[in-house]
Amino acid sequence: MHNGKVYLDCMPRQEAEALWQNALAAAGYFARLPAEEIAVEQALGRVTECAVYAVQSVPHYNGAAMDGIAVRAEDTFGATERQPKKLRVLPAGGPILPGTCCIVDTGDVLPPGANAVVMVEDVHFAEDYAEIAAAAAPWQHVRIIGEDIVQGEMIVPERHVIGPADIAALLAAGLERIKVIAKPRVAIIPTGTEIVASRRELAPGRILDINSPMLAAAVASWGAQPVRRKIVRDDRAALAQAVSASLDDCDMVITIAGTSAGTEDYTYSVMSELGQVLVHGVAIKPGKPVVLAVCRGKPVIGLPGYPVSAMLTAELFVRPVLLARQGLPTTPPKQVEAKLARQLFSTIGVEEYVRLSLGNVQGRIVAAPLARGAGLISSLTRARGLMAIPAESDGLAAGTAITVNLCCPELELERQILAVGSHDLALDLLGMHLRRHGGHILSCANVGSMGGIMAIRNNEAHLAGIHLLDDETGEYNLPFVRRLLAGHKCMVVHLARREQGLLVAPGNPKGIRSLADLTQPGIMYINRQRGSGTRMLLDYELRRLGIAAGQIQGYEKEVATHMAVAASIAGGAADAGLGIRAAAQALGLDFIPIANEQYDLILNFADDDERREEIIAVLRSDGYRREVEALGGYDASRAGTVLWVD
Ligand SMILES: Nc1nc2c(c(=O)[nH]1)N[C@H]1C(S)=C(S)[C@@H](COP(=O)(O)OP(=O)(O)OC[C@H]3O[C@@H](n4cnc5c(N)ncnc54)[C@H](O)[C@@H]3O)O[C@H]1N2
Ligand code: MOO
Repeated sequence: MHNGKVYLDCMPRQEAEALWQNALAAAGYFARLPAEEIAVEQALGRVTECAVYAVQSVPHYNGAAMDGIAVRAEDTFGATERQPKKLRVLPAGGPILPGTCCIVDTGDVLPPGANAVVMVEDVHFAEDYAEIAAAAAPWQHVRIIGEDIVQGEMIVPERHVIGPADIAALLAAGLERIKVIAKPRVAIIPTGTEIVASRRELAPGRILDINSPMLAAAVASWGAQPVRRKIVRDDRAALAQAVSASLDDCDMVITIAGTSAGTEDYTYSVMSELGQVLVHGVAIKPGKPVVLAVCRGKPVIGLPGYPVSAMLTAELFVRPVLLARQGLPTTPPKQVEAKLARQLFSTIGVEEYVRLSLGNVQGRIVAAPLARGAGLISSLTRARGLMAIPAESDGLAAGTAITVNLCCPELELERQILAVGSHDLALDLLGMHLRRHGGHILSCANVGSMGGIMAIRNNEAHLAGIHLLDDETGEYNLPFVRRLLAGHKCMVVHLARREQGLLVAPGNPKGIRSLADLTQPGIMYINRQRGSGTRMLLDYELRRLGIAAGQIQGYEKEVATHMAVAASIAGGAADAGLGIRAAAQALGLDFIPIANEQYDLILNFADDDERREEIIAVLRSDGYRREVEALGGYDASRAGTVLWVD
């Protein structure tokens, strides 16, 4: 049976946000913020409830700021190299009478009567006298009471986030405990009969609860206290009970999944029973079915179940409310202007969020869109930037100037290296070495060898891995580079020779021995995408053997990487696919060698860019070559040889 609410109204994001926040403000949610008193030493990252004032001055006594002697400045007036002043040295502690001094160390209390310190380097000691050859100014080298902080002075203002130095200043100013805003307690309720809490319970159709830990970490990073609840199965009463109990002891309730229009999606109806639903459905993608409600004066939000949707809607709606609840402003993310590397389509009427790789290529910041599925958690971890395609747009052409929100404010664009082209496991190793040595971060987009050459030509990548066999000459790569990149300043360096072959299930149950066997009935092939070097190799070999594509079952089924081919075979979706030996080795598959091909890198950097030298140095290092060969099926002995420069 259906639960009634079959379609969602889609409200513009700003309107939804305003509606929810205004309702919360009207309920007094952002006023009367609860506070608590905590030890100053535990206060890192906490927000002050009110301004904090010094209860004692710093320093709280007059003290020596240097090692030397404490003197009466007036006793030293007129001292010169020729006519030094002689002062009798008294035991430590003084009091200093006219014509006397005593030895002090940095930090010692200045003895009574003294009003200056002369550094030990400027004193000549003789018997029980100290001789000084220059006059001391009154209060020189003395730390005077209150010189740093005066009693009653403000140390930190209200609504201030306590940092490490604040802790020192507060302690110095005599405070041991301070009042801070209580961390908002945020209940996180995962829902769904298919959701399990641990890997041990995983089975087909079961999904590991990765959203709760992600959201708990996110709300903690926004200053709140996450309170994780048990998984609630798809049961209306159980969900109502869990939300109601959380409203008793938390300041905000987040439910995960069950937001859309499915038969077991109860979020909307439970929230309307417990309070008022202000929004169900926002014109954003992903994240459309988000539910925004106010129940018993507290925010309750139903996040869509797909991880990317859940994280985006949490950032858009949860974060500003939690910051406001702590009296903190929402600082906008840092932005950069960039050139969009690839065309992007979008639906009119929906604001679409796209995650991006970023890098500075030949003086211009390039943004390469990552894959867009709402379930692709890897698109969150790979993203360096986020952009929103406005609701009124149906897409953006490649090359469009766009504004990108940086995913992390410390992102150093000059450290990013964008790799586009054919995927190879050796690139992941290259990334690891670059990170270890120069702190450079390699981001890879797998678009095949031809896609890589085009990206270099358009200055949209720093590096492209290619393995393209020229039909006419039988030569790898350079014929294509000469033809397509003539006049473009770039360099081609060799990476490795590697074995390509057929990946088949362990033990080769179908008895496949060669490409010709792919035409046998009952054999399902899995192909690589057009434009990839592996696909070109297959087509070249098929032509040579006189086999037509139509004779191979599964020829039209394409995936984008060697590992995806291997995974399809390991999972039983296909019987054979062309790929590198390393991919077979990684997933324990059998391998039937077909060809030995040349894998090279095109490097697209200005001549003085240190990143290019860094890459070549890694390629030439014994450590890197050894690790590549350990992947299986590689000869990396000539890695780093320069093959072509334009
Ligand atoms: N007829 C319609 N179908 C759907 C609509 C719609 O408007 N009409 N919206 C689609 C959109 S958009 C999204 S987003 C999803 C939202 O789905 P729900 O919030 O109802 O979530 P579920 O369907 O239960 O789950 C979606 C997906 O996420 C997985 N999941 C759920 N919880 C977790 C968790 N804690 N950790 C990891 N993964 C989780 C769940 O297993 C599903 O695979 O609905 C579309 N359908
Ligand atoms: O809007 Mo859903 O969030 O597409 O994935």
